[in-house]
Amino acid sequence: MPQLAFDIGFFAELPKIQPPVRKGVLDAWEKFNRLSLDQLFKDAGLKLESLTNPKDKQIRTIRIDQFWRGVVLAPTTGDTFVLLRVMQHDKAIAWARKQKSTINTVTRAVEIRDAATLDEITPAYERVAQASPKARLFEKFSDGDLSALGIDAETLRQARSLVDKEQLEVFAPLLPQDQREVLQYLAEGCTVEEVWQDIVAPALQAATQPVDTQDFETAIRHSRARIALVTASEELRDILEKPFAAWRVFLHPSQRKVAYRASYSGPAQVAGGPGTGKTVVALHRVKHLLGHLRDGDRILLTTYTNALVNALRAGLESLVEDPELRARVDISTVDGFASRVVAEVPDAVVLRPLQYNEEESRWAKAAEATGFDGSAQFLAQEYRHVVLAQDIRTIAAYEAADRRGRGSRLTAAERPLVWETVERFTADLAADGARTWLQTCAEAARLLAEKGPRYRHVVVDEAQDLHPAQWRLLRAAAPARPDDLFVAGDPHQRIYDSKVSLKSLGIKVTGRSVKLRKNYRSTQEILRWSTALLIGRPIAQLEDDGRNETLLGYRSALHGDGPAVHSATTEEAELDALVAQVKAWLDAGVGAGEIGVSARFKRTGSKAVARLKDAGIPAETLRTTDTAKEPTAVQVGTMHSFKGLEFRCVAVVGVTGEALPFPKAVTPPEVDAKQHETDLLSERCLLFVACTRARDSLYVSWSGEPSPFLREAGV
Ligand SMILES: Nc1ncnc2c1ncn2[C@@H]1O[C@H](COP(=O)(O)OP(=O)(O)OP(=O)(O)O)[C@@H](O)[C@H]1O
Repeated sequence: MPQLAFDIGFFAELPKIQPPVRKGVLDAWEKFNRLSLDQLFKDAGLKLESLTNPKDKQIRTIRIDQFWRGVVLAPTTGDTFVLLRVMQHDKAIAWARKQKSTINTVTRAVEIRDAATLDEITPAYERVAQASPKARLFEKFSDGDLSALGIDAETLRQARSLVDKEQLEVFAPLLPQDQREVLQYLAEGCTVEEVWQDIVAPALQAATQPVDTQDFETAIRHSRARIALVTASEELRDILEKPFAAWRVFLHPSQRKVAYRASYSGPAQVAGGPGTGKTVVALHRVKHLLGHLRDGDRILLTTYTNALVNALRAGLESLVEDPELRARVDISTVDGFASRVVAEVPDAVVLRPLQYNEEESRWAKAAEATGFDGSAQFLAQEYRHVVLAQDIRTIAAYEAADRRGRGSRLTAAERPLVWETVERFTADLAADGARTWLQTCAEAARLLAEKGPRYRHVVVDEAQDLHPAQWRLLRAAAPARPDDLFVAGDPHQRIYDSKVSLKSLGIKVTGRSVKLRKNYRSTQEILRWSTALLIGRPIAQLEDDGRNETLLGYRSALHGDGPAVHSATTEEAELDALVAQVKAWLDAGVGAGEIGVSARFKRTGSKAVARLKDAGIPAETLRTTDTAKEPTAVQVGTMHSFKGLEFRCVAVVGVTGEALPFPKAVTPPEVDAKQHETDLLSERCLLFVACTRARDSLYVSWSGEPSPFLREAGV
């Protein structure tokens, strides 16, 4: 029976297509389902017409309505057709004539290229390359290596005509999709092996036969990253009517491979720079696990902040339709989960969670009581990074504790007094009916270790910021079995003081760790600019802090303007400029709720809200609840609170020398030299996180002296 499948290119254009035209698409789809092949080709309304002078006879057009045409891949064999684009009549015909469809002999997927334009421009580039003193872009790769990665003879000729990445960018939108990706990653500096491992291998289909380059029917089924087969009209109606979320349907092969792998023999990890779809993969993994859950089993989906919990909840709702199935997933912050565990103890005394800013004064008080003359900051860090991290409960254990990684000196003779001060601090807290969040996590981990696990699977997002006590809790939450932990995180976005190594916690992901490289959120221009903030800074891996992470090959297929930067003389002038920028975005048709304003401090954010409101622009402090409704006001928040979120347009304000790095957030080198470096890096990463929240537009401003991070990045 014939059917009409849908190409990702059609979905990308969907927001621009009006409802009556969408209805026409639905009608066409139904016709393909209803009619025989013979009837389809004869149908006068559909007009499944071949073109005059096409590059490919398999590309035809169909009539959607009086003015609109669909461009369809109509293979000469099989009965599956693919709707590639819906365009106005003349444009559709012109575009359709130029395209050519082929089957990639390595990935076995269908590829579409703009063959006419490529044929036209390649000779000119060849001439320029011959006259150029520059080496060819792909010189160091042999024809054999390129062919093994799926580059065919035509693309090879085109690739060989290029001398730099800018030229590749001109060719990229015209090239066959899988081959385009291979060339882009090689051009970014990835090795043949890396490209094979990360890009090609995930797309491979299990097949014993050599590929049949005429069998489009099979190749369409091998093209799940780009072609969707829709089986029910409700499903299609749903896609056409709701704002289309491509991530629900089209996963990159590297994403699909991680998310839908039948089973992992132990904990698994997905890493990758901002916007590479780690959260998307985590959600799809939950969907996969739900499909295999036994009676009574449950899943914990957890992350760092409440705003992210809401985003995960909304994401799961759109991915998993069945509410009963969704009800088998608990979505909460790690701290929230810990609170639930400790509250379940019979006769549990409710303890107030201590706010982070209360902690230091309490340490000072405890030190005064015991006569410890070191700083409160030292004590707070010793407690966090040694005592709680290693779950130390006795003086003997503390005296024997490994302090590697700490940059402050402490003699054996000094340890008893530090321990006495720790005991004083915890006793005073208990007497006041309070407890730090990390204490709650540590306590919950102990309880679970005694009582046994709660969940069959635990899926963790934003894993880079979790403290060892939180990891112990998550480790204890699920039995050590295949598929117990699935961890998504990016060490470049470590903005809280938790430099953890999964290896040191006994969570081994070696051989079950995958890195995503393609950014789906921001434009390449925004990425390049933001990534410069981190260049040359060693960032420890999440898996093993003895090794460093890289952003090699990290890239976006999207293009737009580079970030705008604005230097103001005073804070007032900077706020005026912010209002002007937000107005410009609104005038360009961006919704107020699609704009985010981020600052290092809450007080800067409050001023921005007030100033925007004075100018008649709806603005509010970032909402952490009720994500069911899309915001209709500009969202303003601290850089920390922007973690994991995204906006069409982002303004990062107050990026001054005094704010980034914020001196109070950076331990003085004389207290702890290593901590000093870690804190500085967190501040740098914080700016990186804020900037990488932007999809289309990024604006960065300061008054007076700009942050040295900007200067060092060449701004
Ligand atoms: N395969 C895909 N197709 C289309 N869009 C995608 C795909 N994967 C991810 N996206 C989109 O890219 C954006 C970033 O995805 P996501 O938030 O999962 O990335 P992330 O790696 O978790 O980011 P961060 O680490 O910065 O929080 C989202 O808008 C998401 O919908």
